[in-house]
Amino acid sequence: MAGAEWKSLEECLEKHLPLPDLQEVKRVLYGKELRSLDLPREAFEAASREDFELQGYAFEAAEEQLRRPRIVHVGLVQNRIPLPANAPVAEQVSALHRRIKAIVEVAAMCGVNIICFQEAWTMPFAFCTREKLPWTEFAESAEDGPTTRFCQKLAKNHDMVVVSPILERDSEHGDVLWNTAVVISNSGAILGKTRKNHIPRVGDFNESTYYMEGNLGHPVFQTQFGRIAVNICYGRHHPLNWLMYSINGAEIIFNPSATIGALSESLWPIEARNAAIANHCFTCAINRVGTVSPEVWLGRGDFGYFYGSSYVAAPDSSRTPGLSRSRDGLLVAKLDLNLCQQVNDVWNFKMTGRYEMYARELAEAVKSNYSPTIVKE
Ligand SMILES: NC(=O)NCCC(=O)O
Repeated sequence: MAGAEWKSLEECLEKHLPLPDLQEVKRVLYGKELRSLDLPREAFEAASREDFELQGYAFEAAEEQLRRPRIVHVGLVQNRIPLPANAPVAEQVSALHRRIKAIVEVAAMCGVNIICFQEAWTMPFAFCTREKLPWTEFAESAEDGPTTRFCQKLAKNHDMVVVSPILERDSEHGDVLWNTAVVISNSGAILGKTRKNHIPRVGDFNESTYYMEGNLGHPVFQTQFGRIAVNICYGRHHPLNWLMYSINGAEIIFNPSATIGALSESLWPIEARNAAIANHCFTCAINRVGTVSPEVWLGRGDFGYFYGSSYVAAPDSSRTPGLSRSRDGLLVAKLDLNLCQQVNDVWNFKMTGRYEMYARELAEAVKSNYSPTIVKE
């Protein structure tokens, strides 16, 4: 399984395919071609100084007579952990805060309105270990922990909505841990939080050792720039999880993740893209980069490689190329949210979906005495 040396699917296709083939392959794998965004030169200079990749794309919608375009710029951040995982906890968190601050400053230069970081962004990925200390020490209050306070400052300074996925410790309710995304308004106020609904039970992703299945349902946050939701990592394998955010009105669903090549790289380009198509919304898939630190994994063999490749997908099946598999990066996408309704009016999945029938059948199917409807000869 490729590690950092294999840079990206896009680079490989461009290197090896003759132009006419490349165009057809891209049409199928990426949908309608997107325009590159004209991002400021200073932003590229700063990204190069800070050693992270910067890419930008624009999704366009048709002009309408009665509605103005509803333009929003989203930013997706993927990164490695800057310090070894055996550095003191507070130093690791501070180093991550510094790294993210530098990336957010570039996002601000690019006019980003809503930014989302990767799953559990303030810590090394340690949920594979089952060991508690020091990993549970990275858990913080969603309401007034140091990371939420840090993000509130970023949000206010840059007039930017910040989606901050953290390991949450809920001290008011028995010190329970959750995998949570805090949503901070561009005013700096906390809009609310949402919790990871589905916990992996696959390979070494032993995450149920650490936190509980989310109990907050499928909240959607009305921001100044549009209605957003956060479907954290493993939730992307569950079509009904995406559906519920969409039913609650989400126009953009972020999917902050931590996943590795052998397990999911062939699923990655499909799942968030399919969710955007099926739900007439934009989806933003974010994955961290790098290996699980040796200090975390303690010689237990090859855990796998976090392959980055963050991307944005649109309801009309178009999508951006992925960020690199190996570098920190910021992906900026300009969305016209009018596209959601325009595609809805063409394909009508919300109209043709038989939700009442599914609800009735699902209500039966979850009963312990349910017997599946199988018609036999
Ligand atoms: N963090 C997490 O839920 N990872 C599980 C692996 C996957 O969903 O690809």
